Amino acid sequence: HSLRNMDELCASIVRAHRETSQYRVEELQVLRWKLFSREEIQAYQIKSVDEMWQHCALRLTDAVQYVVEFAKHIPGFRMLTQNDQIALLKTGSMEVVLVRMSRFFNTENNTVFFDGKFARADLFKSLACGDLITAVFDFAHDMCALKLSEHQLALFSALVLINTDRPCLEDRGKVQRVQRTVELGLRYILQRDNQESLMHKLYQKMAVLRSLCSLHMEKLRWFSQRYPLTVHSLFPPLYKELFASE
Ligand SMILES: CCS(=O)(=O)c1ccc(CC(=O)Nc2ccc(-c3ccc(CC(C)C)c(C#N)c3)c(C(F)(F)F)c2)cc1
Repeated sequence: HSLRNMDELCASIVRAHRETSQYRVEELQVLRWKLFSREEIQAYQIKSVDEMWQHCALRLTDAVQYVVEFAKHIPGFRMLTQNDQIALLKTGSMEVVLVRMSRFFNTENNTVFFDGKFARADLFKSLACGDLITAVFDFAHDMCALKLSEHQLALFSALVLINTDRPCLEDRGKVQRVQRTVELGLRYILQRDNQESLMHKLYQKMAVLRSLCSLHMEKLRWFSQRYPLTVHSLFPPLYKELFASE
């Protein structure tokens, strides 16, 4: 890969990241202190388990749709087989949502952007998934501590998505070539920023993401056993397609 190609690759992934982010960081900077009132928090907390799950599934699906668009703009992603594209999105889209979510985390009051304002973890009490929410908030907090630039975050998001150790890939070789290119792009950006030491930290974050997403799937299996009709008839089709069908 000549340097020029590297620049072009990174530029196209950063552009894709920018164009498929529902909110830009600067937009949310002004919202940082827009917190839910006590009454609004109580309104969430008195929701039933299935109501709150349905609400969050809708919010997550909105965010996932932007990640699907992002994936389509990653050079090489569209050359993969349809099934491989779906397989990567099934496991990677939630991970990229959580990476992006970390940009909208306020470490001063431990709040994350949700439903238009910034929410603390206790807002999600009625989900009965305290351990998952705590893990999501801890992840967002730890990602903030890395202070990634938007460029670094864009390349990291692409690498999270193009991940060959996903099960049941048809053409692993092809996915490996795309993954290696994206990995070179991330290393190139980190070298340019003189922050190569971030690479191993980002690999550690990928391991945390994987455990977070398997916890999400485990909770979803528990929930869909208890509320099969809610999942079947009230959850967004994309959420079911990506997270509920084995
Ligand atoms: C990704 C595109 S973007 O423009 O960067 C963007 C676009 C929109 C947003 C706002 C946003 O949707 N935040 C939000 C959504 C859902 C959830 C959430 C809710 C519940 C659960 C538990 C599970 C049982 C369903 C999980 C999990 N796992 C995640 C959260 C937060 F994690 F905080 F709880 C925040 C943020 C960035």
